[in-house]
Amino acid sequence: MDEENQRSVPVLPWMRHPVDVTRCEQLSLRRVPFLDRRLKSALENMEISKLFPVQVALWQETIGPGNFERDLCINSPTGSGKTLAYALPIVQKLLPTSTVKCLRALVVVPTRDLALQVKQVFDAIALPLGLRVGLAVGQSSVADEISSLVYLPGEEEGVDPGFLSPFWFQSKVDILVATPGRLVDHVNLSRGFTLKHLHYLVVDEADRLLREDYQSWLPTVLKSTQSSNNDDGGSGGGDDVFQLGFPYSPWSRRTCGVERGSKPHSRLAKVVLSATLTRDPGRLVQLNLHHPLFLSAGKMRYRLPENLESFKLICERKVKPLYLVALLKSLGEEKCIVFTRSVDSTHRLCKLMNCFEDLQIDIKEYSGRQHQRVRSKTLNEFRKGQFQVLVSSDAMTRGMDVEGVRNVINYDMPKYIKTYVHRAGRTARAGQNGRCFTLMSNDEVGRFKRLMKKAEASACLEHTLPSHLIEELHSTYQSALSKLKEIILESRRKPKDKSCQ
Ligand SMILES: Nc1ncnc2c1ncn2[C@@H]1O[C@H](COP(=O)(O)OP(=O)(O)OP(=O)(O)O)[C@@H](O)[C@H]1O
Repeated sequence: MDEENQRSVPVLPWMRHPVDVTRCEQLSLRRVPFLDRRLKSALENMEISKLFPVQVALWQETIGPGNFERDLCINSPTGSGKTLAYALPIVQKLLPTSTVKCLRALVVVPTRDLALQVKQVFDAIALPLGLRVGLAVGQSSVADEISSLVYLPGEEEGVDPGFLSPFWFQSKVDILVATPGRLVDHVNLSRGFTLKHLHYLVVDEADRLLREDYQSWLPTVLKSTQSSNNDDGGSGGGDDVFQLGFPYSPWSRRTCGVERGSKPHSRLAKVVLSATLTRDPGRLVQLNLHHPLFLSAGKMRYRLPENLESFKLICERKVKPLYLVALLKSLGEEKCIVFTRSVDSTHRLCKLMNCFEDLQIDIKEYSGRQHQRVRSKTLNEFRKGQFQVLVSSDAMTRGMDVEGVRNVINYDMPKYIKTYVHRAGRTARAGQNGRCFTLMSNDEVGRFKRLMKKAEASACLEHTLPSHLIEELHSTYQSALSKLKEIILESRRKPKDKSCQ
């Protein structure tokens, strides 16, 4: 059963009283304590002038008085800036870098496109500071990929190629962004790849990553980091930091209760995030969290972005494509993502839309049935504004950040509120305005209402389309259906023809 529908899920004690992220104010960069000057200018180059609340909260728990002494679990809405929230303190903590590079921070995300996006954020702030970021996502062969991550024996000038030394398997990167499957490949197969020096582990889109096994990636990673996974005489300094004080301080200082030992390296610190973080003890326990601290925006697990407007659009099932076209026309040239229930529906709908004559809206498909190369190309074109409407299935869109998406359309109503949150969250990001329309038939209205009740800030109005727009489209819709029928028949005939030859 989905966790959402379980009536009485036991909640772990540390999850019962979260730190409320919404109590944090945005903070201008010049007021962020201890922010490295080079990091500040990297942020300014990204046109970032202040930190968002979740970023302030994490800074406080990592660089501020919290000093990374507890593992952190964050539940914060889509588009609230979670990527920078963990990237910033990690980059600051990895400074100053020693002369010998080793892999000290690992970020695991569920999809390749998301990994590329996260790497870009790290690149923007880490490269100017001399830190290197790698990618392990299976874009190339294991052998090619490892050569971008590790100096192999003989690769460096002057090194005897026959002489193997652990030093010559030196890492080329300080930070690695990876998808779980390829990460496990490297752990198991790649000589010279090690997680032994890891200080920071980030699990982004955690509920998705913990739900699926992906070759037992989590136990594999935790086992590989074991030698650094003990408490130690960490950097301490919490007292000094606290005495210097934060300009905002919604919370009193917590005692951390971290044991100290004699290991020369610090405990593996974990940061676990999602916009819909799981509360399932069975899943969270796999992470082996150390004295975890729960940070959450608002009281409910599901919360929609502040500037999102939700609308329902009621129509009969058989004319849904017509209503979708009418809606897209009424939205003018605004960038939209249309979600369907499956990869097959995505494909069919996209085909049908392209059969509408005089539509003058460029529409492309993005789904798990496509080759990764095609998908990434489509996403890049959508980012650059080369076409206006992306029709997508759910699996691929978690965490995707595409500038300028003003509308999300649920062509098929989502089954779970979690799905609604992630779909709707492709718009109204970073405080921008956005709208989410859900198409439904009359008999689905009750279910939709019940679904939306599960989320905070989920008021939903009915949206109606001008009747003349609907009328005008009827005949075009009929010819689009006939055209699509022909295309399907043609494609079915083709293999038969071949066998007759
Ligand atoms: N401090 C900031 N100032 C301005 N823009 C920011 C700031 N922090 C992040 N952003 C922008 O906000 C957008 C959303 O950030 P991000 O992708 O990290 O959100 P998220 O919380 O991870 O969302 P999701 O849950 O959907 O993955 C990005 O375009 C990012 O560049």
